[in-house]
Amino acid sequence: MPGVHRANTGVTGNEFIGKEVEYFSQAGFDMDKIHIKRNAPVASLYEDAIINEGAVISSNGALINFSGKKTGRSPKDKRIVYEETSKDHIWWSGGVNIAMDEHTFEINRERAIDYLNTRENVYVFDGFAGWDPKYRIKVRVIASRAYHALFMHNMLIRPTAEELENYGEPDFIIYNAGQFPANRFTTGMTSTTSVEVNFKRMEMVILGTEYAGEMKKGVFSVMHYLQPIKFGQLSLHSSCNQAMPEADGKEGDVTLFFGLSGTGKTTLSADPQRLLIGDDEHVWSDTGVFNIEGGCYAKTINLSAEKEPEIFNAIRYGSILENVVYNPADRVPDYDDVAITENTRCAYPIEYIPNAKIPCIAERQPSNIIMLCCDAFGVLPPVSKLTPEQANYHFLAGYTSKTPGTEDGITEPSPVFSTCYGAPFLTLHPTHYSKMLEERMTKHQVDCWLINTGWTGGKFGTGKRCPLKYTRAIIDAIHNGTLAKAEFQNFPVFNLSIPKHLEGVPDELLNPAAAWSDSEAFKDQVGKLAGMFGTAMQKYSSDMTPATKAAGPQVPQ
Ligand SMILES: Nc1ncnc2c1ncn2[C@@H]1O[C@H](COP(=O)(O)OP(=O)(O)O)[C@@H](O)[C@H]1O
Ligand SMILES: C=C(OP(=O)(O)O)C(=O)O
Ligand SMILES: [Mn+2]
Repeated sequence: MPGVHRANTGVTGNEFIGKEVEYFSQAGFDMDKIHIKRNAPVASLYEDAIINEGAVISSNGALINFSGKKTGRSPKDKRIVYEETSKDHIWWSGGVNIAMDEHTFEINRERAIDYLNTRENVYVFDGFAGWDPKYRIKVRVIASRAYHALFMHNMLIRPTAEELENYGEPDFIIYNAGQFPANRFTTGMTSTTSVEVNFKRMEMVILGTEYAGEMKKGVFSVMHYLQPIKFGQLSLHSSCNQAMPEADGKEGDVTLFFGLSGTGKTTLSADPQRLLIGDDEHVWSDTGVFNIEGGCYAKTINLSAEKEPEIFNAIRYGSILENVVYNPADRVPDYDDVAITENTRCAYPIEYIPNAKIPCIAERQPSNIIMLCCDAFGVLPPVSKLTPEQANYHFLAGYTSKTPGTEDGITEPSPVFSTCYGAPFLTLHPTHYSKMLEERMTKHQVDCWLINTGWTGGKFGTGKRCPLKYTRAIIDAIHNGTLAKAEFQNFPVFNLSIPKHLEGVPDELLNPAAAWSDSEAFKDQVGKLAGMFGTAMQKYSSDMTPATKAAGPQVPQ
């Protein structure tokens, strides 16, 4: 019955949506049967997730949820509808955007709505993507799980009461019926999972995966389309932080950190000395940098209060812990336990980080770009200074490793060339982004650094990543200017400039040639990696200027 007081949650159903009732009826929702809870309070989402979905409250107050079988993204099941408005824009040849026909999308969309109509409660969250009012879009999430609504409550920008009252029609809608599978006999389906975006309808449909990260990365794919095409702005898979305001009140210097999942965007942007703009998705606009999201999505594997205090302390009431094992006796999360997945996560509103700058906008052009990579071979130096041409080359190359668990089927760190450090989310050809990046970097004379947060050679390379404290010391040295003043030497083959000494970082760590005890094995591995770059970059051969090409590693003869 509609509008009936529900004793278990203390909230009524459809009254939440007010004047939107008609909208939902027209969209195919059975308003006599379902309760729509729009932008429901966090407490009520907690209650529903606990009662209906097996969630529990952890000792720190965060809600622990489980995403079921899928605990990472499913890139092989992510498709984009081939239709006249977007077909000439989408990057179809890169193996990232799989085409789907409009009819199949309609079938899956109907399937999602039919499933949602079988539910007692349907959760709607209306929010925004993009902090700059000039470039933001309204995103509506319609989901069968309270967990998914709370996740997007944390990850999107939360509207004020007034903005919600005057919300109107959304620009983009996500139908998340991830609890229900796709039909494998529907033409074009290759599994029971389907994640699909339709740019003509400005809609996304999710079937057969309850991994919440699909939604936030879906919104990112949409921004990666709209920002360059519609607004002429540059969307980037990056985190961003900013120095405290200067004495005269001028905005502090801005740093962008590019990097694929697991390379350290979230960890390294949470810096007690600096203001956090955001941890994952930004737009470099004509006036500065703004965050796309209203929250952060941190990896919690091996999380400790000592090493990552800001993130550790953001895990509290309102945050969502995803697939994290806990001790039933005291409900204390065990961040070292990877029994469910290595891709354990926490989603929290950005204001849970003490130094977050709200609104999440830096009104100053970036001074530094840090390209984070995670080299599984242990040959790339922990830091090198890139020339503008090298910056261009490495942005297109996007060399790093995939982190276990982030994508379905990845079980160990695997080397990858992930264009623009985020190939899975690119909707346009990479050169759209790389050209804009080059223009902006030249115009604003941005310094660029390549940082390897991955494996390091020799005595540091005993199966361990570059210790976090050294990476932090390197980043501090970028921010306080000491690194720029250091004495540099050449790292051959890759032709990189690397510092000889840096306060707080052992010299042998700075130079992998010194770190490796077996110099022949080292040279061999450097050569192999250079060869991999050459092979991977062949497909961009006609997109690179001779100077950019020459900036890549030169394979030893
Ligand atoms: N040197 C390092 N720099 C950054 N992160 C590191 C380093 N060594 C280990 N880590 C771990 O790697 C993970 C980085 O993940 P995260 O910051 O969430 O990456 P991203 O935001 O780019 O996906 C964290 O679990 C962090 O503790
Ligand atoms: C959430 C993801 O990435 P990141 O770790 O960069 O936030 C992802 O790749 O699914
Ligand atoms: Mn992250």
